[in-house]
Amino acid sequence: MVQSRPHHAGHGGPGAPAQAQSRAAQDGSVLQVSLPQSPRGHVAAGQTRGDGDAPSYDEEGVRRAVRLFLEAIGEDPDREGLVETPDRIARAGRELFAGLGASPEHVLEKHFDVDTEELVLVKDIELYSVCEHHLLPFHGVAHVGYIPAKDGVMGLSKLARLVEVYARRPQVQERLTQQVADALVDYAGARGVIVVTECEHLCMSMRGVRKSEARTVTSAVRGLLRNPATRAEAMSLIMSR
Ligand SMILES: Nc1nc2c(ncn2[C@@H]2O[C@H](COP(=O)(O)OP(=O)(O)OP(=O)(O)O)[C@@H](O)[C@H]2O)c(=O)[nH]1
Ligand SMILES: [Zn+2]
Repeated sequence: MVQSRPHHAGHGGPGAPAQAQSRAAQDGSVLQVSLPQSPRGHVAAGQTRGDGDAPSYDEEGVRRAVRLFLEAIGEDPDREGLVETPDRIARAGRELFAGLGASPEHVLEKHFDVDTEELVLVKDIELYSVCEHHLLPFHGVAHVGYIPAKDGVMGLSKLARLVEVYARRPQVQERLTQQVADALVDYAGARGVIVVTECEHLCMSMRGVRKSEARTVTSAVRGLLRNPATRAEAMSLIMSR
């Protein structure tokens, strides 16, 4: 049976409907493992969110800014190849930053009536984001595991959609990882969460220090997954290929 979940934490109200487009969770692999029974755990979120309360996207403002930018780098924004570029970037930006107007609460509100205390892990969720320092892409994968709330499990695609909500905005990788973990606790009542992201940052490869092989790994662990044995088991599943 499909149900709508009452909100577990009220960060920022219901927010706007999710606009972020996402790949389905079938992009990743799904694993289930047995875990030791342990008392219900909850770790409060420490992150700011502001989900769903972003100002509306100003396409005309982006167009004007891109034109100015092109002029500032010494280009002619009216030459044939560039004349449509401000408009293209304005349209692309709506997609790339759709997470600013999306609500994680909305993504996670539906659940299925299955009582399980086992880890559900979706691996290798493709991830594209933009670093807030240089507005250059960083990309890689997210592995998202959680121990469901007593009132049910989520559709697997919702884990990938949740990653999209937080990836499609100016970000730092650490915050992205933490926000996904916190949302699963706050809005889905997950009893435990582990999120690991592995990304390459183009600001480190195509400019600056120019290290194209460097990959950054960040993790966030909440609730029952903080138990060392459980965490180690989840990590070994995440790292296994
Ligand atoms: N912690 C963290 N740092 C990031 C992320 N994305 C980019 N950065 C870093 O942000 C830092 C910004 O450093 P600054 O010294 O302010 O800027 P910069 O002079 O352009 O730095 P360089 O990249 O070293 O040339 C750089 O070290 C980037 O590698 C991220 O997701 N997390
Ligand atoms: Zn950067």
